[in-house]
Amino acid sequence: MLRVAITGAVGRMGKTLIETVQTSPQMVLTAAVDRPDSSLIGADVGEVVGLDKIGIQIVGDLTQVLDSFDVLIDFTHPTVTLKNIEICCKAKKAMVIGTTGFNSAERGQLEAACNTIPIVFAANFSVGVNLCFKLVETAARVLGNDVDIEIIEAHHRDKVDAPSGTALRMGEVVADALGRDLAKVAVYGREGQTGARTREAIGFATIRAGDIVGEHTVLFAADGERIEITHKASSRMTFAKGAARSARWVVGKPAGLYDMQDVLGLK
Ligand SMILES: NC(=O)C1=CN([C@@H]2O[C@H](COP(=O)(O)OP(=O)(O)OC[C@H]3O[C@@H](n4cnc5c(N)ncnc54)[C@H](OP(=O)(O)O)[C@@H]3O)[C@@H](O)[C@H]2O)C=CC1
Ligand SMILES: O=C(O)C1=N[C@H](C(=O)O)C[C@H](O)C1
Repeated sequence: MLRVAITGAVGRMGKTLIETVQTSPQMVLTAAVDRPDSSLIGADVGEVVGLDKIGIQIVGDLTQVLDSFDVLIDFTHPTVTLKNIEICCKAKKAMVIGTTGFNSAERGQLEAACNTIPIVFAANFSVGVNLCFKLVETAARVLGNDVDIEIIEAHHRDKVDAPSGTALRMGEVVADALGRDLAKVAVYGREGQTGARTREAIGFATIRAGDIVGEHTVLFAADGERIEITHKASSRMTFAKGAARSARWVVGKPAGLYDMQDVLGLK
């Protein structure tokens, strides 16, 4: 039985991950961590997330439960994830990371940790989105420089980073396929006298509203026709199932940086 710890346990993804792990016959939740000053520290995590009591109390410090798990699933915040990476490196524990919003220095720290432990890191754990990455790559290669490419994403009102990690990954896939440097060609939102767009630009537009789980469109617009590749998530369960699958896959792998494409065998 794979022993799983979850950080951000009472967050939107944490709750969904706990339900997913608890209903998986190959996995058992053995630790649940949330912020140290949470009023829920000490409470039974099953009850807190709306299931029956499961006998696992929420703790505020990952180091207290280090002996209890084989793999940590972390969907929190970049600063929290980086602290957890440090702890997991010392204890040689595998990780699955879904947190988005890392800046380039933070991303460098995450990548450095992969010399010590195996980490599956993906901006999106849905199988459908990972298929879309492939479709987007193919579309970019076929349509090449004859189209304008824009990426539109929509999420719930409480999302704290923009553009979404998935939108940025889609931008990287397009840029790589076309030999462009995303840092040079990305345009994040437009306002005022912007001038005409260049062909090379990869535009990003962000919507934050209501309870939208996550929607992404890559638009390839030519003169006379356009192609739109769209993914719409209607439940966080799709991300949680992918993360649980990644947790089963990563334990026992050599130290390294992996993503959902590795887990799905799409590389
Ligand atoms: N890769 C993927 O497939 C997906 C990625 N995500 C990403 O996952 C991340 C989390 O999203 P979501 O669940 O919606 O966010 P939430 O804010 O709902 O959850 C984050 C949780 O982490 C808790 N937390 C804060 N500080 C600590 C700490 N020091 N130790 C442990 N836990 C802490 C928060 O507590 P508090 O609220 O009190 O601060 C909260 O419970 C985001 O970066 C999001 O973009 C989301 C969905 C899918
Ligand atoms: O914060 C979210 O909710 C999500 N975040 C991820 C992202 O930033 O791409 C994945 C998913 O779209 C939901």
